[in-house]
Amino acid sequence: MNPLPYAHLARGAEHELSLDGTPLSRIARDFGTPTYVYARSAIAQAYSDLTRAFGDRPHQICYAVKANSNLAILALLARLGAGFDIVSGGELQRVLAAGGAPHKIVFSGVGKRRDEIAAALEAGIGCLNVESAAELSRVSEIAREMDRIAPISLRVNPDVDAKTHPYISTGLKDNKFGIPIAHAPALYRQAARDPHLSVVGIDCHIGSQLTDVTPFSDAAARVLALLDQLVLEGIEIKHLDLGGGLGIRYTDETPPDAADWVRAVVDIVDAHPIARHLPIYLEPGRFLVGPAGVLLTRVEYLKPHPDDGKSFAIVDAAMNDLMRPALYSSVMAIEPVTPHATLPPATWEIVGPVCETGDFLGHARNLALAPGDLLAVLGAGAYGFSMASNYNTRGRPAEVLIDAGEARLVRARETVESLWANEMIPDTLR
Ligand SMILES: Cc1ncc(COP(=O)(O)O)c(C=O)c1O
Ligand SMILES: N[C@@H](CCCC[NH3+])C(=O)O
Repeated sequence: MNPLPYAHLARGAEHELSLDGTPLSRIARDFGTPTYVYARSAIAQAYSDLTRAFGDRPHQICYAVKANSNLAILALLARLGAGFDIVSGGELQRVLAAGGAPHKIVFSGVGKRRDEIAAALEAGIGCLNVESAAELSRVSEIAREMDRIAPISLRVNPDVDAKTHPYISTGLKDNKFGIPIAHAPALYRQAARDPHLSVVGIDCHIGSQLTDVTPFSDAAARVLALLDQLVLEGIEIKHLDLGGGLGIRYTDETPPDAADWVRAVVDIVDAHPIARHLPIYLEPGRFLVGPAGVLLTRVEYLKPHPDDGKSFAIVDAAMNDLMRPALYSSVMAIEPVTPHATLPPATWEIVGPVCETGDFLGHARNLALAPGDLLAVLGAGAYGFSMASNYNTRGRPAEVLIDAGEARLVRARETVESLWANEMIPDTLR
């Protein structure tokens, strides 16, 4: 059996897989499958690892809501003291509904609508991370109309290669994100003169699932060079937001730990005479919630190839429930929940019921499988449910939080009726 990558996963009697002490077979029995299961303790641990690594150094962790926006997860992080990085008016409403503090919210994203900017200002959020000259003008206009002063950072694009999958790299000059760093001083000057804008920070985010600190510190160094220019011009900066992207282990990656990530930026920032007095903001998503979750699924059919082709294990979760493998060719570990003592392993394609050849959760997995078996896809706490869709009119999975040994339903499985609740058949078709 493979070693388990996370401490909150363990095998008990007869090697049965449990999450934070709760057997996953019990979750399947009580809540059905497919179901996302998260360990509260693992999220709290990851959060405290990061904050402890900062020690007394002023900092703010702004959890990237897109990674997992379940209200229970947001409420947990809010209680722990986290701020939030949001990218839509919908995420703003979620954070507020979960009890998040508005002044600890930063709002990123290249396409903020007018109503979203107005709602953010109305709520009193901490900072808008502005991603273009056009957005800066729009924010100023809305603040003027509302008779407010909008707190802003410019999200700069430092042109650093995050060395991750091209679809989740955001800090290269050809990516749509941020303002080319060389153009930032002119826009900062414009913002500093604008009575409806208050410059509060510099922001950057170079990509997701980084597994090396070097691009992270390179980006920090470029942000500090910009800070130097702004200081010379008398523009005051109150925080440095260095984004998220802290990678996790899915199979055999060896990502830095919390202390390494924090050291990589603190060492650079604290060597700077002005920056060392500024709070550092980070926007981790995956790091806080990814390892905490599994997607629990059941084998419906086995379809061994009669000749020498591929053999398929068809499970009840599909690309609509977990799209990372299909979208990024991500390799995520898949573990049997109740392993067989004697059945010999074989090589299986782990696929879902959706009508797409790209519908797979894992290729060529060596597993001993029988119909009805439960499997757990590991590291599924981030960008799992939050990216799920209803393709093939499939209700999205239930979500369960393991909290002090109790399994609590935090999102009910979607019913089919709820999927067409907003649809109507016009009279002409009745
Ligand atoms: C602006 C911004 N901040 C933070 C994040 C969080 O990224 P991650 O989950 O990789 O930490 C993202 C997504 O990559 C993002 O776009
Ligand atoms: N959705 C991506 C991460 C992208 C983050 C968006 N900024 C993933 O699953 O890896």
